[in-house]
Amino acid sequence: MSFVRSLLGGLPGKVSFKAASASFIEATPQNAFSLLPLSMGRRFQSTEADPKDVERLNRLRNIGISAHIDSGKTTCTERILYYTGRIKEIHDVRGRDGVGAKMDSMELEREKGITIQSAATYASWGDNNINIIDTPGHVDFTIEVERALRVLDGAVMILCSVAGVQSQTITVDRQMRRYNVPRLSFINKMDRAGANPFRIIDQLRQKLKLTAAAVQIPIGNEDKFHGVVDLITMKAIYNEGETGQELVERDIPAELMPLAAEKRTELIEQLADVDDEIADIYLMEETPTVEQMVSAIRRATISLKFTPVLMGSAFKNTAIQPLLNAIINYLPNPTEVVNTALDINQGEKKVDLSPYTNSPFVGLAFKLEEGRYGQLTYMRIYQGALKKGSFITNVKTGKKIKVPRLVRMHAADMEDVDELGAGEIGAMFGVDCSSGDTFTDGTLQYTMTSMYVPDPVISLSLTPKGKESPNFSKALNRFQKEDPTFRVHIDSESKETIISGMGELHLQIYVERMKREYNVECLTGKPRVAFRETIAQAAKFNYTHKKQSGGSGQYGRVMGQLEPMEKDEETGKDVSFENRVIGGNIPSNFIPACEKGFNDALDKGPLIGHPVNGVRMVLEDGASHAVDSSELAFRIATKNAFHEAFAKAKPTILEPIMNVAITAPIEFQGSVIGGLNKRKGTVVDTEIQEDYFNVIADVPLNDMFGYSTELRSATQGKGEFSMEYKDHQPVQSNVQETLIQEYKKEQANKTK
Ligand SMILES: Nc1nc2c(ncn2[C@@H]2O[C@H](COP(=O)(O)OP(=O)(O)OP(=O)(O)O)[C@@H](O)[C@H]2O)c(=O)[nH]1
Repeated sequence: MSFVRSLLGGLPGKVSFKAASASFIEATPQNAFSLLPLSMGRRFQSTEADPKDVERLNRLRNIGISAHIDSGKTTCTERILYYTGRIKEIHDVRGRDGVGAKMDSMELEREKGITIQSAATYASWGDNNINIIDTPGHVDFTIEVERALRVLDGAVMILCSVAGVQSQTITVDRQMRRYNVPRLSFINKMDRAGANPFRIIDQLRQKLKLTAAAVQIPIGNEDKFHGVVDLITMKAIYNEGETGQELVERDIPAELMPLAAEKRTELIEQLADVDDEIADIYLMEETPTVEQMVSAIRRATISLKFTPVLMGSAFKNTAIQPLLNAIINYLPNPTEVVNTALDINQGEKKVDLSPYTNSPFVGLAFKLEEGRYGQLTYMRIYQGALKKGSFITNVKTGKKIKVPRLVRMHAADMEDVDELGAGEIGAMFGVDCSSGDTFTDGTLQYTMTSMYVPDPVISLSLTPKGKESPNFSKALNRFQKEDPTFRVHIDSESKETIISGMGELHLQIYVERMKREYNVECLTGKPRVAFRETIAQAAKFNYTHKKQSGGSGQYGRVMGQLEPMEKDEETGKDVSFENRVIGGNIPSNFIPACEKGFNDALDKGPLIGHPVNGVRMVLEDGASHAVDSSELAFRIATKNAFHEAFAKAKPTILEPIMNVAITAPIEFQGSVIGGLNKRKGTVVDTEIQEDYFNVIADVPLNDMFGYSTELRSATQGKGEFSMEYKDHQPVQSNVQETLIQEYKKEQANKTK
């Protein structure tokens, strides 16, 4: 059965093709897809794989949808769910009907109209199954995007037809590269005034250095946007019916023919650059067939050399079904992606995982969530099958557990299943673990390589209002397990609970969740920037801790060097303690105490009490006393030696620098740039688009407080900005002095 015919047979009630579209069935990319050999591009050829399993995997896609905030990810996902029949009605984000989009199931998400947690869902399109993860666009929730990309095989990168490549698009691009995720680009909001897909494609090429080309062109623009021309089949596709459920194919309007021909040639040229078969055809001055083009786009997309660009308007229900076809046609199935694990039994050797169900089970718990019915653990099954009632082993803890209940997620709803095969994404109930844990059937000691976790940039103190409640620490434990970018520690002096994370909104959401989900209202301190302390040069230490106050005394002497240390890219570590003492001048049983002293010193830097990074402490020599030396004496000696050397090693305060992207009407450019200068910003890039301008600048986070209010008043409320963490850099010397003085004053007040 041809793919399209099976697609038509399997379509849910709401979506239908008009009779007039018979020719559509004969000449579409999907049809061409059905002509492709099923094994095309498959990386694993397993003679033992069950043909039924291979067939199922060929028809499975695990995709993520990511983009800059407000580009329309949730709205697109909502339309996908509607057209695939998973939901019966469309509810818009912040919709007037008060229901809210299906994917934004958290009460807070509906209120704020943003996506906080990524939701998993699956949908069927024809004979194909698609697992979709909707991810948040706000930079504060970056970890959610990282997690989704880690476990997905392909992605749709959504861009706004007016704003184009924005700061968060750049972050998402980086993440997709980090995890080698093939992607489609979808230019949404084609109904907006100023929409220009070709300008956005230029930005993809210039700013993201992608080989990108349109596989469609728009029919009409802005409020006259009615459909798209498919440049592969050279047919015009329109959405008709109240909710765009009817897809109608017609000839290309005559006035669009020249543009369609030009853009088709551009597509072939771009493909020829990255695909040998198309290059040969192009050099012979022949025209590739529909099948050749679809195969080439698929090959080039999966091998990360190309991104096909589609366009539409989710809000106006236009051109979403062609996006679904493209997901099937161009994004890889689980057998076309190589996933690796580390085999602990072979000294953490990298091993390729088999993507089939008849291999031993390996799965990754990539997300935890406290649901209505208890803890929910999201799992990507990399090989083998996960069965209800079966036993699986947590490789990290060695704990064997029984899978009590297994579900497939559909936003907040779920469907019970008995088994999930290789390549699937689902969730288990009642399994205690941390996010990022690997599970196997017990016969394998595999662990999946870990996820990139960015450092926190902001912190605040948190105190429960009223009576002490065990829920306070319960909630904090829960949030930390769910989210590795959310950290909690107790200030060793003030004994206050300090939470830190990726931004004010990130922390605010947890404070709010504490109240709503755990019934604990909290007072919060002023948000503080997560400064760090480090050194710029090496310095020696030679410190003796000696106390003689009746009874047994304390004696410990340590000598060595404190030196700057670069971050180790593999381990992410940028602090270390090295013992090079020979000859037993410090007895070896006291060395661990010295290391403890070093760690004590790292917690609270000598300058302003922030953590110390980028230092290596090398212990070279020392002395001990037969009676008076103790672990405590060496611990104190090392901590004090650290302070002594730190003061001589050009101590420096580092602050988080944010990459800030601002868009506003052109008449406000002067005042916006002036404002950035006042906040010690460095402008990196500016761009003018008709009556709007974009500016990208690096600004210290410490100078960004209150910026949204300032921007609003400087642009009569018409300016928008977003920011993401770039790195930590040394503060200016006068700022360093001020921060040190403020800290000293604070400390003096505390002791009064
Ligand atoms: N004009 C127009 N507006 C759209 C379109 N798609 C989405 N929107 C609107 O854009 C806003 C943001 O849409 P969302 O779907 O919430 O975007 P998102 O990317 O999921 O947002 P976050 O999750 O907060 O990052 C909403 O007001 C939508 O109604 C579109 O195609 N055209």
